[in-house]
Amino acid sequence: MDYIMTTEQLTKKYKNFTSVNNVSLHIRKGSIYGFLGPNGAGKSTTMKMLLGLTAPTKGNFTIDNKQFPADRISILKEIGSFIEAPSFYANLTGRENLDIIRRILDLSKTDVEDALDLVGLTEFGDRLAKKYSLGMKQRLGLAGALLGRPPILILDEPTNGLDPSGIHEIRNLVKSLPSLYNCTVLISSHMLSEIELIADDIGILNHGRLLFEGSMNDLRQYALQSGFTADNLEDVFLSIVEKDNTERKRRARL
Ligand SMILES: Nc1ncnc2c1ncn2[C@@H]1O[C@H](COP(=O)(O)OP(=O)(O)OP(=O)(O)O)[C@@H](O)[C@H]1O
Repeated sequence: MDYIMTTEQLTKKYKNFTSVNNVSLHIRKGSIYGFLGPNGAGKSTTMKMLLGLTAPTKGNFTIDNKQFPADRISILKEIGSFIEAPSFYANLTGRENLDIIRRILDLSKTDVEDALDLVGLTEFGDRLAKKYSLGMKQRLGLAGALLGRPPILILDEPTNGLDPSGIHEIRNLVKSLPSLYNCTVLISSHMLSEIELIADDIGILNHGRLLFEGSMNDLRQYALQSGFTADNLEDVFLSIVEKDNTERKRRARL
């Protein structure tokens, strides 16, 4: 299998609390990988480790045949990211905000126009960021991630706080990206309904542990074998998490 990103027993501990626990991910080149888990599961922490924003306590990862930590800088050059709510200079336009990132990344001016175009913000590029709606701010954040068309995108809950039509819009945009320019997307969410429409593969995280990894079809198969219907995967997700929580409580009592 042609994986562009793999992690091996990636672990993050804060004092005696384990936020990410021996997570081994396998992300296929050109795929959309949905990273799913309830609040506090460890999705952001995992993504921050992949972006070099926090150091793993244990484990390592490989991105495009480059190994962390030795190739840290060249890994970062290949990743566009959207982590938490991106912040912008409110009194600068969308275009000016992107231009600041563009200069830091040493890209060309045309990359700003390309990114605005990819997210459908070209006609609003000269509007001040503070006048953007929430959906437009999220799109501007995505445009920042897309500057220079990086081969890998790491998107942490890019639909957070959006209304249903905003969610639909961002979902369609993300879904179109691998075919638009051949990138790979790792996208997190706490809602399966958001992920199942766009992801090829899925990893389910709970309390820092990876409980399931496979294709959406694997998950449908798993659903049928476990007595669920294949068209109600949200229930399967919740039951996988619930089962793990019950097991954790049982172990804690022993
Ligand atoms: N700097 C930190 N110090 C201590 N604990 C932390 C720190 N950062 C994260 N955690 C804890 O690690 C766990 C995982 O947090 P994380 O933000 O990765 O989860 P998440 O799956 O992204 O959740 P959400 O969907 O709510 O963003 C949480 O219990 C969180 O409180």
